[in-house]
Amino acid sequence: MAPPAARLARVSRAVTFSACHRLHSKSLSNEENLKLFGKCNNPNGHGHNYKVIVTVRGEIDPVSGMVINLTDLKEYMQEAIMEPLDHKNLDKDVPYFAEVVSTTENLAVFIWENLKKLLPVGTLYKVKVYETDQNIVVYKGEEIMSEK
Ligand SMILES: Nc1nc2c(c(=O)[nH]1)N=C([C@H](O)[C@H](O)COP(=O)(O)OP(=O)(O)OP(=O)(O)O)CN2
Ligand SMILES: [Zn+2]
Repeated sequence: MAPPAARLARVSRAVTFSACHRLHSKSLSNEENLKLFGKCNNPNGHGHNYKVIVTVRGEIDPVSGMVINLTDLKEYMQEAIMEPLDHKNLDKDVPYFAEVVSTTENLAVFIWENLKKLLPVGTLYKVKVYETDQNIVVYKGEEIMSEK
């Protein structure tokens, strides 16, 4: 008899955190920053209640019945998202954003890179960040190769 087919599934978990930031690029003048980012360039910043949904993809283990133990995923997300970001000024408290503009796109990349170090290789599938209910970024680890 043929062995049962391996089944792939995607498992997601959400967290929310609060942080403030200012959109400001060191590559631009103050005038250019104001023109590009508008109110989001306010020198004293502004805050968001971010929501992050992390999705892991893998085989449903026939013994455990799980792709990943959600209790483990909770701990990884605590370490990769909550500890560095919750109740922080992203630009001043998180060294990564000293040189990188704290857009939601870059926040999704930061979270991806942090999680990738903790999860089993190849299982991280998607990081979805809600800056607001209306402003949403998805990052799936994709890179565009430079021609240099
Ligand atoms: N591509 C991106 N554009 C913008 C980002 C971003 O992360 N990536 N971020 C911002 C600001 O951080 C800002 O907080 C969002 O401003 P806005 O769209 O005006 O959202 P508001 O909730 O303040 O306004 P609503 O009109 O209620 O949506 C800007 N751009
Ligand atoms: Zn913002």
